Amino acid sequence: MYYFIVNQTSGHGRGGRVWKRIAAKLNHESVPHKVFFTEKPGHATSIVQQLITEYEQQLKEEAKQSKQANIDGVIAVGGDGTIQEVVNGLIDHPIPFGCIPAGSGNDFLRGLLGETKVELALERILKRRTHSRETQQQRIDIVRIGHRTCLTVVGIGFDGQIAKTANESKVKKWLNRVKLGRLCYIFSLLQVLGKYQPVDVEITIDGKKHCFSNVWLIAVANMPFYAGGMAICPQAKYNDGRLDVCIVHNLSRWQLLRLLPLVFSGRHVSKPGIDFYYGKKIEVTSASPLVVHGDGEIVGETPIQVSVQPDTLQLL
Ligand SMILES: Nc1ncnc2c1ncn2[C@@H]1O[C@H](COP(=O)(O)OP(=O)(O)OP(=O)(O)O)[C@@H](O)[C@H]1O
Repeated sequence: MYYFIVNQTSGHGRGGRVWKRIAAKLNHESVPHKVFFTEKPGHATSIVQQLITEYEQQLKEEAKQSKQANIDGVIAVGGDGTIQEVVNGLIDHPIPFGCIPAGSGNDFLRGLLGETKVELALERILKRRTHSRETQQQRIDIVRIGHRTCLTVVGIGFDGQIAKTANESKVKKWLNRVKLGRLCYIFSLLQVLGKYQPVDVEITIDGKKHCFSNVWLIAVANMPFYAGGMAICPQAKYNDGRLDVCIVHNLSRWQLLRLLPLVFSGRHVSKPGIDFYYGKKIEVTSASPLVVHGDGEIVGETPIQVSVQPDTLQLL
């Protein structure tokens, strides 16, 4: 049985429309499935936790009757926020995970498959269904921030503040309604760019301390992309057991603004003011608290510890 967790509000309503296409295909191919629709932030995690509790209960009962209960996979239909919530419910359980892109950014799928087409993602899931368990297994690294799990990029400082400003924006809902949600991020970026004060930061990577002055942002990446296709750490790989760290520092506001478009193609990497490091455990402390986002969702503020947990999430 495949369980689909659908956020109909993701991608400014795209989630609902994508699900209709998926449901038609699943019914056409007689794929056994059940669907749950999220009703509020955090709901996807509790749906998955509930599902697992019931499944474990069922396993105990069916073991007595030597039958077999089965979850063939849990599949998120939504954007990176929904994916993160589903994975947070699944983690530490050996249940395969899949996703269908229906958000506005879809950076997880972009990093995994190099593109974000709904049909391609579904085809991958359905193809794997007909393969043996062994060939189905692809495990990827995840990022841990305390008990929380992220998959793509953890952003600290400037971009954390942009995510916070955008999420709190009063016009966001209205812009979403008229399908101009991305404008909200541009407004937020310009708003934060005008006010943000870079700070001094201490970063400890696998026990080695590095000090930087006038830091705009630190990105800790398991996958290359964030913010809808910005290749902040183009070399990041989800199965190399390490995290890529990009530090942007000692730039004027104007220099930063000129650098931003280059990030989409990863051409920022060789520019002055950009440094890269690699490691398994990254600790960040700063002169004043900095906002931290993971996969675009606010996850806390500095001081913070981010680490990689290799080969953890089993993909469909
Ligand atoms: N029924 C709902 N109503 C409102 N918000 C919801 C609902 N269900 C889930 N959410 C929240 O919607 C938020 C955004 O979802 P998601 O990240 O999947 O879409 P997105 O922001 O459009 O895509 P992306 O992150 O790829 O840009 C998540 O934080 C999630 O908690």
